[in-house]
Amino acid sequence: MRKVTLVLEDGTKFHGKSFGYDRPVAGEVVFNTAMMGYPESLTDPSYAGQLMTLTYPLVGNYGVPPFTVGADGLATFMESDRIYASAIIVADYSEQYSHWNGVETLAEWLKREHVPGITGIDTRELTKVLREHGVMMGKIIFDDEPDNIPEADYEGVNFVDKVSCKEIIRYNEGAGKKVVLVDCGVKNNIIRCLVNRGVEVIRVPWNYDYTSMNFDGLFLANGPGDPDMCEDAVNIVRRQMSMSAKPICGICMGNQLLAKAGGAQIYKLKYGHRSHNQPVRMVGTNSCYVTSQNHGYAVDAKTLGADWEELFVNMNDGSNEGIRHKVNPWFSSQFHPEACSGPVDTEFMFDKFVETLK
Ligand SMILES: NC(=O)CC[C@H](N)C(=O)O
Repeated sequence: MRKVTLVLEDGTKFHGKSFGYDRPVAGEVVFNTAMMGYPESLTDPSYAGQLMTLTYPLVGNYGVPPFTVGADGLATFMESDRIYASAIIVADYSEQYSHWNGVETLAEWLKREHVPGITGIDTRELTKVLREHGVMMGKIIFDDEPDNIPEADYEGVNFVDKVSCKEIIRYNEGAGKKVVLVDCGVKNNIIRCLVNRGVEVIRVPWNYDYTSMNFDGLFLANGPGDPDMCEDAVNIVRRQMSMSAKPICGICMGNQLLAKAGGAQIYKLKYGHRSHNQPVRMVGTNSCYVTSQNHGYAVDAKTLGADWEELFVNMNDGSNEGIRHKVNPWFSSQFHPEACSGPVDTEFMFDKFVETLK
């Protein structure tokens, strides 16, 4: 195992060892406090451009599931067809694994996909630094190699364009109600949750103009990076809203794009929400849900247009967790009702959306 140093933008250094693919890398350093779910998180396209730190200390002990493909054409156990995070940072990598579904070690997978992984890092201390300072750019460099990689950019990069599909993909063709799914970097379980509810899914590139297509509802998916890079998608949503009151639902980046289409502004959170236990409250009720999240930006609820209202708020920091239109069936969540990984308590969001199609 080669020695590595993680160097943060402010000069803070953490020393560890490489267990993944040996390659220096730069990106935005973020932390996730979930206790499991590394196969799902690594393959979540929303982590593109980021070095993912896990605070749970033991990682790798349940191995990696196989890349089998189900009848729906999607990877059965993964959220996309490859790793999108730029690297994984852990405290204590376990080469030994045991799980009914494990077929290889995390190190084998990372090496095959050319993704760096580092261990021996005090990830809880690193997380304290990120919480104090806010997320920072960082680099993983090899101690026996000169630092020859450029700084990376995160803000101002259109990551959605890098990860979105390039042409239309259909699922469950002929099933009945048709849903256009705007692929900003969609997780497989969003598609599964729609397909399992008996609708046809027409997955389109993030900047595709679907307004003249024949469909019953619009779904805006999750995706990486700064939502302000996705003006093209926002303009198309706005045009769709001006043309008809067809149902619209959004998740995470989808919440941000819907809010922007409704006139609201987005800001960057100090260190984001990435975990399985983010508490949210449904506005106007005492119903609270434990949710799975992965985002760095948030909707500034004060800037929502008069036709919109908050649907959910985060009980830790009061930030927006969802919006809805006061008249039309247009609503979205900042959290992930599809989970994968994490609690599935909010899957009712998909039920509500499919009900509104009828
Ligand atoms: N998971 C997502 O869709 C993330 C949305 C956006 N990239 C953010 O970080 O806020």
